[in-house]
Amino acid sequence: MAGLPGVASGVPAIEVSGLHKEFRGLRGGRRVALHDMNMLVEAGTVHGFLGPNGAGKTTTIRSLLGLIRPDAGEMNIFGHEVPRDLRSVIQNIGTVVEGAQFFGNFSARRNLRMLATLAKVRSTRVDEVLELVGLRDRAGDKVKGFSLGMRQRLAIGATLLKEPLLLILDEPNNGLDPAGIREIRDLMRALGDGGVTVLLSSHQLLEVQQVCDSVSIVAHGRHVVTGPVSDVLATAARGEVLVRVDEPQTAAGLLRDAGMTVTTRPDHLIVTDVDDPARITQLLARRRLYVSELTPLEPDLEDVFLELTGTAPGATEAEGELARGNEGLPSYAPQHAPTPALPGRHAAPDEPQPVMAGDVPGMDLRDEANDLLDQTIGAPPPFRGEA
Ligand SMILES: Nc1ncnc2c1ncn2[C@@H]1O[C@H](COP(=O)(O)OP(=O)(O)OP(=O)(O)O)[C@@H](O)[C@H]1O
Repeated sequence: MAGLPGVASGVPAIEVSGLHKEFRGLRGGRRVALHDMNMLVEAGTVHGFLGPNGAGKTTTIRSLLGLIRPDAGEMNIFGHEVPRDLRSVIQNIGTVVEGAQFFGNFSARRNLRMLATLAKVRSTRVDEVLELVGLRDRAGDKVKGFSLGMRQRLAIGATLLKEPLLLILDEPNNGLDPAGIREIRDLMRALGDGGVTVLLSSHQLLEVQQVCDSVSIVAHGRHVVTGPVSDVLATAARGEVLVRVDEPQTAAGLLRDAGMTVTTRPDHLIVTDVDDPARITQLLARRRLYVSELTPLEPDLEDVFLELTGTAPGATEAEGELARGNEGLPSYAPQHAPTPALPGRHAAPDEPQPVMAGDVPGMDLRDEANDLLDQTIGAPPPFRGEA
């Protein structure tokens, strides 16, 4: 937590509680994007933010960064209430906005040097960052010759210049090929190992399983489950064991007689709710049926994701319809006190209010927050052609 005055150790990097956001449709209807969204990201972890399309990931991230104003809920970043205190923490947040652009005819190093100068970052940081994002060997090459993955790493590098404690990435793998995805994955892990907290919004279950320490799964604008990846996986563990044995039909009968649940497959058996797999071998060996394979089946995040998001209650997809309540939530979903209103929203009229661009119809929602973000690093220069 060094570098963030006033933040005690043990303070979560991100806390979101009871976040609610409705968007107004063109015909006056409403679309509920967030319905009682909750999230907890411990400092120093790589946290996956996983959910199907339209689950509310981007809306949550945009709310955290002050880009849109939620209707209700509380958000804290490193213990600072946002958006009210966003200015106090924005220096410590790095985020890659979609389509970060660079001067194509300048080298990676020159692009970063310009940004470092604008942001008053020490110049030696540029080569440190190039090393961090794995571009040291390509530092002198023109950016226009970079692959999408390299550009994405450079964009992340740009945000690392100011040494953020928290990096928020919304689908950083969009449009990348498998090699690019792997590059970003390795970078995320390296940053996490270096103590940076990373919030990684993603559709890619395998990526989250491989990279993240913990995960929040969301669906229909609601939090479904949060925890260390291993714990979340354990929620789906059903003690399944794959058994390969001669005479599978006879073996299945014996195991069923012993009270086990058995599914027969063409060349093996799946035995469910097995506390001790050794019991299977013992039971079968007594009848001279010898097991050639006994493999406990680990659930993967895809199983959990499909199970949890498939059973989560759905908010409306159609404009004009309001989200339903909490009925039917899986029992492991946290129950929360009634959603508090965002502090400041009902304050006296003369009390200073956080300026939210969303307050002004037709105005670019991002003005205020982008100004804040730009102050921290300087806006990236536009991409200047392929001359
Ligand atoms: N500006 C907006 N106006 C109206 N509806 C919106 C707006 N932004 C988001 N929504 C709606 O809110 C819901 C949540 O969208 P959001 O982009 O947060 O989901 P997401 O989880 O990030 O999805 P994806 O993975 O597809 O990006 C969706 O139904 C979306 O259509």
